[in-house]
Amino acid sequence: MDSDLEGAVLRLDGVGRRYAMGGPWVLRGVGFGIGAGTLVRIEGANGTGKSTLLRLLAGIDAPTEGRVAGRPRTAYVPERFPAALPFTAAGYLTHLGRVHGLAKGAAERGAREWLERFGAASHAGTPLSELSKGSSQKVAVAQALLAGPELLVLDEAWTGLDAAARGELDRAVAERVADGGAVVFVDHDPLRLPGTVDVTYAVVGSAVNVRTPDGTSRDATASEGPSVVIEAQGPPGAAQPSVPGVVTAHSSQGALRLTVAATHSDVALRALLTARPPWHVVSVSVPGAAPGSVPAPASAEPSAAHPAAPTTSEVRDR
Ligand SMILES: Nc1ncnc2c1ncn2[C@@H]1O[C@H](COP(=O)(O)OP(=O)(O)OP(=O)(O)O)[C@@H](O)[C@H]1O
Repeated sequence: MDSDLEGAVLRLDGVGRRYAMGGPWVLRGVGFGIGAGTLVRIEGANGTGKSTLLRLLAGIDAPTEGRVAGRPRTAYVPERFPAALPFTAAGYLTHLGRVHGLAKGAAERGAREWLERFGAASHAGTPLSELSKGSSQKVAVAQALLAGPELLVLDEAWTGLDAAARGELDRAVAERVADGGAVVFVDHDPLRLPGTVDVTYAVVGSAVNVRTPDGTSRDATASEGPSVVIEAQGPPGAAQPSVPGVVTAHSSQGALRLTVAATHSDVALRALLTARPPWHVVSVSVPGAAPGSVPAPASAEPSAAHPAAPTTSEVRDR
């Protein structure tokens, strides 16, 4: 096993992803591991990068920077299933079972069993292109489950399933985890799989934070070290820029209060000040320290709050 994995089946290290050179970073500085036998929820507002993160975890996309260590046997249910493939439902599942390394007989048996479990046995001989959306989603889920993956990645996999099939997927996830597999999922229902999730990560800005039980979040990559609080005001209607190293983020009516790891304060300030249009940095402070010593950021090229500043400040930019 890769020594960098530190016991995880897969680990992201300094991972960043953007879709165009010079374009905005969807994810930046992301680092966390996925443990065997754990159920992991990923959450975040629309368009923040949840699917991007899942594709990186599933290995069907590669980071622009950083690395993904480890590649367990992985199966993935995408947000949109490519239903136009030239197979019947059973033919497709058998084919996928073979791709995942099952012998022909085992793949055929698995295909039958999973279609049965999801109440879609009568569609075994139906071409994928003729399946209803719900039946097509059952096939999408079955293809991921049939080879017993070590890492199962589910992007809104419950969407489109009927109640019985949703319950069956809940059971299949519990079986995978009990069997030592890791399952990572995104779902719009905050009550999906209640009480069984081991860890929740929230995509906030371009960072991925650990969501703690009290509902706050802290940077999954940041150490427990010192932090800096940045208050900024956005131009009317501006989207929150991607800011690395965010531990917690609160925004209201264009006002943003970020706690960032002190190690990331320079880069966080730069991200705000060089956003297009730029954000107005209202104050920078070190929690728990006396006012007075954090240097003010310049408006374009910030020297930034000194991460290790022994005292604090409320500093206005100019
Ligand atoms: N293949 C791609 N090419 C270019 N931009 C992309 C691509 N995939 C995603 N994006 C952009 O990356 C950002 C994050 O998208 P992503 O789908 O990962 O977010 P999400 O949190 O899963 O969204 P949703 O909640 O709507 O499913 C969006 O701005 C999106 O437009």
